[in-house]
Amino acid sequence: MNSQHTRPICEIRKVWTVFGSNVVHQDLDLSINAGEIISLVGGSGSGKTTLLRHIVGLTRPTKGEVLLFGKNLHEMDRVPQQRLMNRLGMLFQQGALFSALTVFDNIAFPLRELKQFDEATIHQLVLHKLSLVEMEPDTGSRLPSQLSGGMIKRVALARALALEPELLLLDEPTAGLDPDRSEKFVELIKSIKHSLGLTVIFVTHDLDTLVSLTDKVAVLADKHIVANCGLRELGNIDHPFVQNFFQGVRVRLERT
Ligand SMILES: Nc1ncnc2c1ncn2[C@@H]1O[C@H](COP(=O)(O)OP(=O)(O)OP(=O)(O)O)[C@@H](O)[C@H]1O
Repeated sequence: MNSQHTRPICEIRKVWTVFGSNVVHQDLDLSINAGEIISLVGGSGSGKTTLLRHIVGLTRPTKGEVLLFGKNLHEMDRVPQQRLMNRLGMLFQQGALFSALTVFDNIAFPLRELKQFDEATIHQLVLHKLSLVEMEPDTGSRLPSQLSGGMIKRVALARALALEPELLLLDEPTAGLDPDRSEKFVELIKSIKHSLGLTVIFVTHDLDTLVSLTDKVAVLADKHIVANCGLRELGNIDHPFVQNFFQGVRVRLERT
């Protein structure tokens, strides 16, 4: 096998995150291979969003390394760092669309920031991303306030995919959606993941989303990763949070 395929796309090594007296991550290690779809779970306040923010370069850990595509994101000059970050897409909780910009301009935003494409090309790329998330081209002229919760998620996903990332990070992708919309959004993520061959890391509290989307689960508890394995293997991990969590997972696995 080609060594590029076996190399982790993201490696977190001995990471500490400390806010004042609050130690959130302590000696945390996590490795994610290309092509995986992995969910990050843990109790409220255990540091999941903070870890995603380290991975996308928004914040820097107090100590330790975050390697993306084999490179230390936090020890690079701004230009190569930005180039590396362009290989990631992030879907934030609530979508985080720019409220004053239309759907079209929201999706075009990262493309325009690159300053590599003319407007005609940007137009084509935005329409392509809209179709990828199964939205009509005329939705492009709407403002975020004119969209339903499910549509906001789709537009935010289209924007996260604008630069054709290799790694997609999703923070609570189905939060705020009713079960029907949530299921449809999960199906959309799955089909995009398969058609684009992405690696996906997502945070969710929703066990239905987790069981439906994931290959692997990484459990954050006691300030570090206590399990990183397939869903069914969670049952073998002797940790109270994992055992408790696995009860909910097992019920859903039995239904599938
Ligand atoms: N910028 C910050 N300054 C100080 N403390 C912070 C900051 N960001 C996060 N924290 C703290 O870090 C801890 C982890 O927060 P984080 O949002 O990463 O948890 P989480 O696992 O995503 O939680 P939830 O599941 O409730 O969204 C919390 O105690 C939070 O208060």
